[in-house]
Amino acid sequence: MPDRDQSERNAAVSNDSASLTLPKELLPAQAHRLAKPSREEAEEAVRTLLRWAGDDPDREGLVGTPDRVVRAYEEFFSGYDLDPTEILHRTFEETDGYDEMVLLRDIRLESHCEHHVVPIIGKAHVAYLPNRRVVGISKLARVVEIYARRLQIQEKLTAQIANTINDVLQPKGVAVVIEAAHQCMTTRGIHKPGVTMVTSRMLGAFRDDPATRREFMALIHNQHSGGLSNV
Ligand SMILES: Nc1nc2c(ncn2[C@@H]2O[C@H](COP(=O)(O)OP(=O)(O)OP(=O)(O)O)[C@@H](O)[C@H]2O)c(=O)[nH]1
Ligand SMILES: [Zn+2]
Repeated sequence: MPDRDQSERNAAVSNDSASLTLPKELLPAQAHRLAKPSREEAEEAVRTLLRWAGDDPDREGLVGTPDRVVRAYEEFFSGYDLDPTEILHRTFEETDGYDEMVLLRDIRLESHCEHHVVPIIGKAHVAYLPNRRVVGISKLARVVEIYARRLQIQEKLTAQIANTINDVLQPKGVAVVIEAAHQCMTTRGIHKPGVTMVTSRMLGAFRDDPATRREFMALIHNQHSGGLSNV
């Protein structure tokens, strides 16, 4: 972040997002940080929502709730402060020529829908075909987590995970499948529990070679550990 004092920052950022004038060199995440309201403002917004729900934010049981909700938001949306490309930079080359598919199956996914800010709960399956270098497998799950901890639609989440792995590792191919239940469809609105949304993004060999794609699909459905009934 450029070295700017608070008064300059205030001058550059007004509460009206239409009139934001942020320096061009800032990354989107940095621009978000500059425009971020104070913790007190965030807690006041929660109090307003509690009153909107019809309750009294000053009653005993709710006095601590704005603080708790703000802390929960910090956890749910911690992905804005993290750079998923950095996670993938540490790779290993001593693989004795391993060049088959690497698949991380059934990665628990917890995100929030950008339309209703309610949970999206499901699983991600992430595979890539190494090009000499491999990455620590936990890093694939970390990339999923960083993008999931932002407001999302499932299509964008799927594409962001695949594109990042592809751009940084430059493997022979990347495949990402996400299966998830959207609580905006299960607990409100159309109320359809049990409905799962499935999205996929295939790049490189997974897109061009039907056999590679079939192998991936067979692997993620083989011994598939049962359903999303617990979401
Ligand atoms: N494509 C896509 N749609 C989503 C996702 N998450 C939620 N939605 C949908 O986004 C849409 C928003 O529609 P709107 O009509 O603007 O909102 P709404 O009046 O609350 O709609 P209902 O949910 O039908 O009550 C809904 O159809 C949601 O089901 C997602 O990840 N991808
Ligand atoms: Zn929604």
